[in-house]
Amino acid sequence: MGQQLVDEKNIAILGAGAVGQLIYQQLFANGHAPLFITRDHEQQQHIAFTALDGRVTESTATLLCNRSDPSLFEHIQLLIVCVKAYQISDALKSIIDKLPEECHILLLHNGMGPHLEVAKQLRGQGLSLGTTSQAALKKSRWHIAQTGPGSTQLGDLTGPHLSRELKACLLNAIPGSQWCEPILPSLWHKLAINAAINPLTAIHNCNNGALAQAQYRQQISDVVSELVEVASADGVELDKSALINRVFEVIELTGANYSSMHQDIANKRKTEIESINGFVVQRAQHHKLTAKVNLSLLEQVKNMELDYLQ
Ligand SMILES: NC(=O)C1=CN([C@@H]2O[C@H](COP(=O)(O)OP(=O)(O)OC[C@H]3O[C@@H](n4cnc5c(N)ncnc54)[C@H](OP(=O)(O)O)[C@@H]3O)[C@@H](O)[C@H]2O)C=CC1
Ligand SMILES: CC(C)(CO)C(=O)C(=O)O
Repeated sequence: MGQQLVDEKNIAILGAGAVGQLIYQQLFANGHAPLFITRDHEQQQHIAFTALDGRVTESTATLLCNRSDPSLFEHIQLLIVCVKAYQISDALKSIIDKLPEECHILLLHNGMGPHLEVAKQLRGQGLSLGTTSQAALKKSRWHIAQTGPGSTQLGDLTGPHLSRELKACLLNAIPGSQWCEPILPSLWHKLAINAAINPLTAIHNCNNGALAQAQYRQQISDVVSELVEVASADGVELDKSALINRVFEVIELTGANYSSMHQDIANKRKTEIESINGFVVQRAQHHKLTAKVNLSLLEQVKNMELDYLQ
């Protein structure tokens, strides 16, 4: 039976895809009713969710179009941005002028970099960043299934901090979530995992588990070593051998999975390579360092994209 709640917390989710709908469902299960901000709809939408235990629940969500009247945005206190890394800047540009100054913005995506651009777009709003290893899949436009549990790290980056009330609301709703201060080391940590696994699985057309073979060991170690050096120049110290071990642990734990980048290439979609290995290369250039192995993976994946993207 569909249900609808009135949410006095005024949380909105920009990006009603797999992760956006997963976070919606987790907040909804905790008594909140976030709005979805979409490009082309303003309506009530019937949505369905298959949980990890296979149980299906249904509810009715409210959609707000990004072109709607500014008055409809003025009560939003927290905007959770769940679009792909390369969609963030445009997605936010379309609504930033309508958001109240006290609205807090949380970016939740793979890769790094968009926060540097977003920080310039803000008009006094606080900015937080997050990363999640929970997994979700779209079964259809408005039906998602959670396909894996995972942990979620969130934390303030710039401007006013997220209020205690909204922080508690997120941490209570998202299983395995924690507030991290500072947040950037957690993002670099996840970036290392994605920088090592995602492009190699896309280039060699294999699942994550295949990267446990000896032939990939040196390249994986080089990707992580370069990233650790660049992170250090950016002021974030990471433990290189612990990180390399963690990459191989994730390869083992997610062995049967095909990485998101492998799936993007297989389905002829734009990948997030620019915000993964591309970010390492960009920060290396900024610090006058070299990141040859990351650069080579970036170029190979961009060449693969060229086959189908104009
Ligand atoms: N899926 C997963 O299991 C996981 C994903 N992630 C990361 O989370 C991020 C989001 O991934 P995911 O949810 O899978 O991606 P999806 O493509 O499923 O969702 C993105 C959504 O954002 C919408 N969108 C894009 N641009 C705009 C815009 N300008 N205004 C409004 N809506 C917009 C898209 O709409 P449309 O479809 O119309 O383009 C789509 O519904 C990525 O960085 C991904 O790597 C992290 C962990 C797990
Ligand atoms: C951890 C990993 C590599 C799991 O597949 C992932 O996050 C992705 O595919 O983007």
